[in-house]
Amino acid sequence: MRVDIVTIFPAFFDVLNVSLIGKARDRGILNLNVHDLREWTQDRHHTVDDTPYGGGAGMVMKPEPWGEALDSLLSPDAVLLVPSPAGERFSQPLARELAGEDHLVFACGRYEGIDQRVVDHFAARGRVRLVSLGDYVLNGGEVAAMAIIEAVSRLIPGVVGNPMSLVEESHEADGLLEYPSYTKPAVWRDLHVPPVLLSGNHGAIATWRHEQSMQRTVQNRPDLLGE
Ligand SMILES: Nc1cc(-c2ccc3ccn(Cc4ccccc4)c3c2)n[nH]1
Repeated sequence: MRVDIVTIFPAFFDVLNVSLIGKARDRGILNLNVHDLREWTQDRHHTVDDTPYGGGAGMVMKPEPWGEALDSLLSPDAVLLVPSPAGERFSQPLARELAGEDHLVFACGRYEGIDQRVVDHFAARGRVRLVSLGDYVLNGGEVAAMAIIEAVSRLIPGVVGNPMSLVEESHEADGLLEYPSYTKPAVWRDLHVPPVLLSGNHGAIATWRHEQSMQRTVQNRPDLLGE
């Protein structure tokens, strides 16, 4: 998979050189490229924003630099992802859908967002998805892009060592939250690991884990049960 990220804060994505994503890049599984939007400005001040038509607080990102940048980066089969508070809610199903794509391009806005004509122009020529990370307000699209990249890339074969670890996760197999996990020592600060986990009885362990998942889901995310 090729991933292109356009941002006015390219250094923000330096973290993608470490951990599993860094290794996937080194192994050529992930072709990830970060671009500074200001490369596509024409003025000496590298201007990317201006005042909003219709008035209002803040600044809006100018369409011209975005048009030039996306013209040069988008391929016919690319999906343009635009993090936005007004977007569709990002989810594990959407992560799985995007993991099947060959080319993702992220347009990370700042200020009050990107001139709407940029989305309109490219939506008329290809696939564009406005994506929200959740019902809270960020200062720009970079954090959302990072979360989406991590959620998507870990679903790509070869990125995560043990594919089985992807199956039992929250929001995956049965739509329930993940059960609690424990490791050595068996006793820590007088707290014991649930005995069933030490029993070697795999049927009882599976039952206990499902019950824990159900309890957690009822307690923390009843919406996942349609309640
Ligand atoms: N889930 C989610 C996504 C965002 C997001 C994404 C991209 C941008 C670009 C500029 N801003 C700042 C902004 C705040 C409020 C209203 C308009 C713009 C962004 C916020 N916030 N929350």
